[in-house]
Amino acid sequence: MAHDASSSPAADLSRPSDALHRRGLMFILSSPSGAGKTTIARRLLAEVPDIAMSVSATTRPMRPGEVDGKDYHFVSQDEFDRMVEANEFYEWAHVFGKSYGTPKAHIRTQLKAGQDVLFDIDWQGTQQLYQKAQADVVRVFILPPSLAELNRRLVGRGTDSAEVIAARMARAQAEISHWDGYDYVVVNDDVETCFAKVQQILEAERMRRTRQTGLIDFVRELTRS
Ligand SMILES: Nc1ncnc2c1ncn2[C@@H]1O[C@H](COP(=O)(O)OP(=O)(O)OP(=O)(O)O)[C@@H](O)[C@H]1O
Ligand SMILES: Nc1nc2c(ncn2[C@@H]2O[C@H](COP(=O)(O)O)[C@@H](O)[C@H]2O)c(=O)[nH]1
Repeated sequence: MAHDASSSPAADLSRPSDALHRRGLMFILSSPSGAGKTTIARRLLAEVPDIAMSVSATTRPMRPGEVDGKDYHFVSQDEFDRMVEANEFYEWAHVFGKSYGTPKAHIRTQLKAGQDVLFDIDWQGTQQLYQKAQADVVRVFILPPSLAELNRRLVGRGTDSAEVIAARMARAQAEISHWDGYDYVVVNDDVETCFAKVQQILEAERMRRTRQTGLIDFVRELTRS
């Protein structure tokens, strides 16, 4: 689906925020488990305006500290299968032996209203969203500085059993092999630096000409003699 700059009839050009109205984007963060995408996502949500999290559904158990409906919609496998059958997902995939999916609800409305939507999904989901909405999608892959550090982070997080951590470490290299399917790649050595880089990517992508739907009117008014 291609989106180009188009006129917005209701725009009040004396107000720059109206004139520069833009379409929202789908901002995807992926990484091997434990590299830090949830940490970066939480910072973006806390510090950057006009971005909302896409809350996935999953069949995996809730971790300590997670909140149903905020971190995930925690559902049974039967409920997940029903949602697949009812075509309620934008994309879904099996990850680490569990089911994960992005519910469709509200996303299109948010994008039209100029609200960005943040996705913490794996490479399979990223490919599906890119195939469906290429022009709206920005793909960012987060790399750990090393596999030893990745393991330290998974252990240090203290939310998963040794067995779960071993399974995620065993998948890490396969996950990393998808780095070249992304628009941007950032190494998360230091949280502050990584967050700043991801925020810069988001701000630059917001300025893309094709996303600024009010530009034609704005420039026409600007150059009227
Ligand atoms: N740059 C960093 N330096 C040190 N620790 C970090 C860094 N970034 C994140 N962490 C820590 O590493 C752990 C894993 O981070 P996080 O949960 O954000 O990873 P994730 O990629 O979302 O993992 P998952 O895919 O399993 O949900 C957390 O305890 C987090 O505080
Ligand atoms: N394709 C999708 N992948 C998803 C979705 N929600 C999360 N994920 C990815 O799953 C793994 C594991 O997540 P965790 O919270 O159990 O550690 C991670 O790579 C997430 O990005 C989704 O809706 N679709």
